[in-house]
Amino acid sequence: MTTSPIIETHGLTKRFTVKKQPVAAVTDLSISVTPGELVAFLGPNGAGKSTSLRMLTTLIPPTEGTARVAGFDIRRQPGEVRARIGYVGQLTSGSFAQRVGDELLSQGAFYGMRRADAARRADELIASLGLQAIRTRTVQQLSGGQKRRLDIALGLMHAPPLIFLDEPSTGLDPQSRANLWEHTLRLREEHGTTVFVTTHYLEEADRYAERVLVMDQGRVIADDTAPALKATLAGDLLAFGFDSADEASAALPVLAQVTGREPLLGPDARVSVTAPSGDGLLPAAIRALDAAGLGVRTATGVPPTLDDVFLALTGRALRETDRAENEPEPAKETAR
Ligand SMILES: Nc1ncnc2c1ncn2[C@@H]1O[C@H](COP(=O)(O)OP(=O)(O)OP(=O)(O)O)[C@@H](O)[C@H]1O
Repeated sequence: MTTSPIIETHGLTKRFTVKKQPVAAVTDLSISVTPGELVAFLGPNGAGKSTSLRMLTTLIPPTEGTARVAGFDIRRQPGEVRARIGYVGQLTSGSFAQRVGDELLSQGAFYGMRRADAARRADELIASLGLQAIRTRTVQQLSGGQKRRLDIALGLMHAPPLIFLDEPSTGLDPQSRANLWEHTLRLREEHGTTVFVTTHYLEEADRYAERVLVMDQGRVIADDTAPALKATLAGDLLAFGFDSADEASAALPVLAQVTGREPLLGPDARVSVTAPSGDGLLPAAIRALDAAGLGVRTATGVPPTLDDVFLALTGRALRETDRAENEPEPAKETAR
């Protein structure tokens, strides 16, 4: 049985005009997402992630292209799309003076839920997002992590089959980030919700997403599972230490032969080489070096990260192109 995609886009493009110059924020986004998938949209600052999300959530119209989200056309049926999705933008939502529990009920009313249903749903979300202890606090009394969890509860109030989270963990400490992910994963397990999340954090995309879309300069430049991206686009870094610089030099052709890649001679009688599935080559490399009479003092294999994938794709490091983690967010338009 084939399942219809919950997100399907064809050539989705957004251009802005800034000082009379066109800015291509998103170019030719063509993707298909299956219900229940957890997709991470990864890319540096300004890559076009938020703009993509804002088109998919009907907040801004595309310049070109089409998209169906939750079964409806984003241009022609934006109301139908909005009724079936949750969206948590970059700025915290919530009326500051309202209590957490009341805030959830207001959101339910906004989506036309019956009060009894809204109260039941609010109880469920308060329990699964660990908000019990702060239920009667006002929004302004919450910590950053608590506010972010409330945001997610608000986005899920009407039990949407699809939720978009725009950088849900930016600005949170590592513990709150881990908690937030734990809650998001549990909600997904319990409700089968499709989660589409943008993040700057490579580790998060690597660890939690089953599919990673890498975006750069408005275009999706890779789309696969994190392990597949790493296996095909980046390699393990193998490093060997020898007793002398002469031995290290003599190891170069041996390692080139075993790995099929060009090894680099480093300082301190060290040689490194990057090779796909390199960890599997490590024993063979050590045997070949031994057979050549070269004494290997140390041998390490470091698996690639998504940053290595980005580097292989663009020649730039994702972290370098990204803004500093503590830099304040630029103000953005939000909608709920
Ligand atoms: N309203 C707007 N008017 C003009 N240009 C915009 C607007 N919104 C976004 N842009 C530009 O479009 C490009 C993509 O921005 P976008 O916010 O989508 O990137 P992003 O990947 O989400 O970045 P971040 O990680 O900072 O949120 C950038 O060059 C940005 O300056």
